[in-house]
Amino acid sequence: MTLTYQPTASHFVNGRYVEDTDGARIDVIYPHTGAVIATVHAATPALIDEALASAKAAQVEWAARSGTERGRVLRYAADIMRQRNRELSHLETHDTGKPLSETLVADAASGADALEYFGGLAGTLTGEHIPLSDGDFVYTRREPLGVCVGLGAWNYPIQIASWKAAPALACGNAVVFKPSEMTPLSALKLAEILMEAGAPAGLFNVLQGAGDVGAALVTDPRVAKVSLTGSVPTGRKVYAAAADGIRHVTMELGGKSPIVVFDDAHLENAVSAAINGNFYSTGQICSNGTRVFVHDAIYDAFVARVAQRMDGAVIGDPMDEATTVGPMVSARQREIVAGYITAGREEGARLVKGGAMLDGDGFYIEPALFADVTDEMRIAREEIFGPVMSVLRFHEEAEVVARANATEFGLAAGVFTSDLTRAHRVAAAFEAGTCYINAYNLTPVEAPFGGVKASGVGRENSKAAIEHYTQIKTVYVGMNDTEAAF
Ligand SMILES: NC(=O)c1ccc[n+]([C@@H]2O[C@H](COP(=O)([O-])OP(=O)(O)OC[C@H]3O[C@@H](n4cnc5c(N)ncnc54)[C@H](O)[C@@H]3O)[C@@H](O)[C@H]2O)c1
Repeated sequence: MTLTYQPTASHFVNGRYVEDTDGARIDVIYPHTGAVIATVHAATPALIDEALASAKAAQVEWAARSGTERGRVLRYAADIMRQRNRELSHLETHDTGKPLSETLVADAASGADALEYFGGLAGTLTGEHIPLSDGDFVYTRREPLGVCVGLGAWNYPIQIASWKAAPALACGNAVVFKPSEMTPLSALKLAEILMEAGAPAGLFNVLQGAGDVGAALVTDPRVAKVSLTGSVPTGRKVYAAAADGIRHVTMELGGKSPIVVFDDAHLENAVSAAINGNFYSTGQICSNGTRVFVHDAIYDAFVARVAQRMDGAVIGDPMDEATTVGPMVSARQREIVAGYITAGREEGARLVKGGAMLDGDGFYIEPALFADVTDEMRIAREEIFGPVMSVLRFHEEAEVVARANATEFGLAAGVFTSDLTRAHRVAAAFEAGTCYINAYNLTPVEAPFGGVKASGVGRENSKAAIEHYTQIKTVYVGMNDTEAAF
């Protein structure tokens, strides 16, 4: 593989590509081959300073434009992104290893949805008028926060960058985005696209680097808000660092979500949802339903059907559009997953199918199906972030709801049943930010997305995101003489 995916430079600051090779070298590895396909460098303190300064300046000009004008830029960026979807999908597949059959529909396409949706909302953002006694009144101004820092995970690089940039920019903020050091490439393309669409230089900057660069951004006094997509341990650190400066935060963190399948469920739909919710993106999805609770009466049939359907998985070259399961993002992530598969077997779960590492240079591992999993096993308690489905047995509703909720996480939860009232009762009882009835893992931009408990704070997407990228200013208008006691 030649350096086809080598970007013009490592960073995008103040409207242009910039390089500083003094920063630590980061090799970009194609998970299919293990080959280095690009090299970038971590941002130096001087570049961090330049990015924040340029964002601060651009934000003032940007916020002075009307919402409709801002929205026009975002909607144009959405169009450009859609036009370049194939090229961006190739890049994302090389950066992450995810099959092209997925990246063509779920990555830049979802980013374009966010730009279009928030572009449309931008002109509708308003304050309110509150009448008071004797003609006094209050009006509120919905104002941007200022400079927002985005920190990305490696599983959906351009989607995460877009889900943060679109609402932030629609509301009149500027952004400095740091992608995961594992997947640095596609955020640079978003920056290019936004500039081409008419965003001012400095409005959206991309800096490369690992946690130390992220930490430097989070603690800078020029930063008003931090939005992280990442693991719970990182979330704890970033939340604490942001708290020191009383900064706004959105935390999109990890999960260990349940899918509950009752005996009256449409079995084939539930099996499909469990397959999608465990093996899509080679299992590297935060909201995956990795604890599949299946009612006693259909347990064996469910496990047998999942195993049978797994024979249809096409594992291999992610650039082949027939492929449905690609490699893991890195050798390290595959080791972590293999370690959990060993732990599952040692703790007494039954490995029904898969779980073997595949020979060759790529980071391949077969999707794994475990049955007879019990609640205390590590594979049922910890986020694996890989293609490992655990199927647990249950007998009745109250018991399964309690077990589904017995976790520190609370990102998503799903229920499959044909009993209408039970479906809504269980959804109401789930301790999770996003619940599904007879569906799973769909994240349209129109719907709020985010977690409760350790899975996070705040919401992305939908009108709810506006609350997290604006603040309300109250203006009291006195229409009468001012009285004083003396
Ligand atoms: N809830 C969601 O929307 C969502 C979506 C995707 C992934 N995730 C979660 O992300 C995790 C996988 O991604 P990951 O391994 O890249 O996560 P991670 O927590 O290791 O890293 C996330 C980002 O934080 C940065 N970072 C690390 N330490 C930092 C620090 N001290 N200060 C500032 N920044 C720091 C990293 O460089 C990276 O850009 C999983 O737990 C997954 O569930 C959540």
